[in-house]
Amino acid sequence: MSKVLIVEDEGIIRSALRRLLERNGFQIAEAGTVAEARQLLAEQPFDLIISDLRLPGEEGTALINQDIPVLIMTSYASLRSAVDAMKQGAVDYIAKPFDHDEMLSAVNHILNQHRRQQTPENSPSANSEVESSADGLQGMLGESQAMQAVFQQIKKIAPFNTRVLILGESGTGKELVAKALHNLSPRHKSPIISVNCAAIPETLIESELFGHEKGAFTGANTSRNGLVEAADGGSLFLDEIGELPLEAQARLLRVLQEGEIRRLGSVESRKVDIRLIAATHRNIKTLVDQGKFRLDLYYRLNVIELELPCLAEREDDILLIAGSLLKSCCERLGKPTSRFSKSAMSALLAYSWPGNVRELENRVERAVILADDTLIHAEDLELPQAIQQPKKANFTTSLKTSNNQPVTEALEVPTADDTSNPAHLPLDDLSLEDYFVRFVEENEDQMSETQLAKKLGISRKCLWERRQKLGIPRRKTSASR
Ligand SMILES: Nc1ncnc2c1ncn2[C@@H]1O[C@H](COP(=O)(O)OP(=O)(O)OP(=O)(O)O)[C@@H](O)[C@H]1O
Repeated sequence: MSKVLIVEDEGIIRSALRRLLERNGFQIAEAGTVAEARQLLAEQPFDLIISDLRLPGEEGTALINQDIPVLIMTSYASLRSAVDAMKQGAVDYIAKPFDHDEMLSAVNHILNQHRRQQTPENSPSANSEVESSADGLQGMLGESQAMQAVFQQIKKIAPFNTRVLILGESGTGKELVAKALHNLSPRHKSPIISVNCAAIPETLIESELFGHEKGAFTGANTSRNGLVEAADGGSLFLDEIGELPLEAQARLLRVLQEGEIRRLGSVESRKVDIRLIAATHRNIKTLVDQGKFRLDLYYRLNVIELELPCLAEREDDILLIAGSLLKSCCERLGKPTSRFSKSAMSALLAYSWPGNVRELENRVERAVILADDTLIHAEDLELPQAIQQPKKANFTTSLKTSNNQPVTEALEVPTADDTSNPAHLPLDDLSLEDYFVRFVEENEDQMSETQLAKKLGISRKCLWERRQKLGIPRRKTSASR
């Protein structure tokens, strides 16, 4: 079972994080300051430290060392310091408020990677002992033709400074691809700065990215550099670039055209040398047609386009990845090595995986925790019947986006006998956004965010992002979490 040390001075956040991680099989110790953390570290071994950046006394970065990976938590206001933390050797940072899935995904990813680095001979294997074919690619697995082609492309593209636009549904591995492109490039010794454009409030995004001078806007009490400058010499990964507001797009375009950055409120420009990698799960050409994304920026970004296939399209990889996840999950949770039964394997192959690899990770982990013995059965995976392929096909053909484009995204349709389905919803006439808004509004008081996300067949992170985008933030009174 992996041991995690949480270093956070705010009791509420600390205990919420403790509960989340304990529920997911981690063993937890807590500290409120760096000094307390050092004491615990001297007494017992840990696999991971999750530390707030700003703590009373020394900052969380004081805990960064060679042996134990450190995940830094930070608020948006101190994102730049988090970037500095990365430069000092933190393995990753996560912005508060974070989503549960996001935190678990970051923790699992760091632990899996660290474990692989410690024991490189232990490459992941499925029941059938299939070996990873993707060395040097951030632990990405894939034997399917489609993923082999992606790996070849990454290796070809990585050494050059070329901009890359990564496309693919949520959870298909876009961030892993971006990191692999950076790590296999001559820039690998400099940091890769990852920014989720959908998660930073619209009012802050320009100053976060481009920095600002003192007095540039109300509240700008000091001048600050932005994340683009922080990525100087390395790579800048702009995730969910489709959500970037138009003003920020114009500024980004200037950076790409001129190789220079001008902070908000400044008349001076500075040279920056970044490699830009962008990603989106949206159809960016549609955004261009709708006037939401600049065509000139699209052309600048899209020097090379890399499209990741969704998991359901790469059947060959489902069992391979599931097997690898099962093995690492059992190791992490300190459980005896488990195997999938035949029924579980058939169920894994039959399911449509709307949340892609991230969903597979979550379901395998839950199954390992809940299974009664070392054989994982189909029931342990709790795959919703309603999202099996045939029903999904019916629904997706009846949905349209707000500009009448066919929807390619898979959503679970609550069935007719499902009490949570508002019976009066004329599904055929609703756009995807309308459907989403109405379903959330009519059910959020009775359902937790996790239940809502499950019903909609999307991740909690995706639910959160769509709530922001569609202007329906979570109500304080809703049955949250
Ligand atoms: N081919 C793969 N092999 C092993 N693990 C993978 C693979 N692809 C994705 N994963 C894992 O799935 C999870 C989701 O991957 P990632 O965050 O890169 O997806 P994404 O497309 O960027 O998602 P989003 O658009 O929601 O940010 C991560 O924990 C990652 O380690």
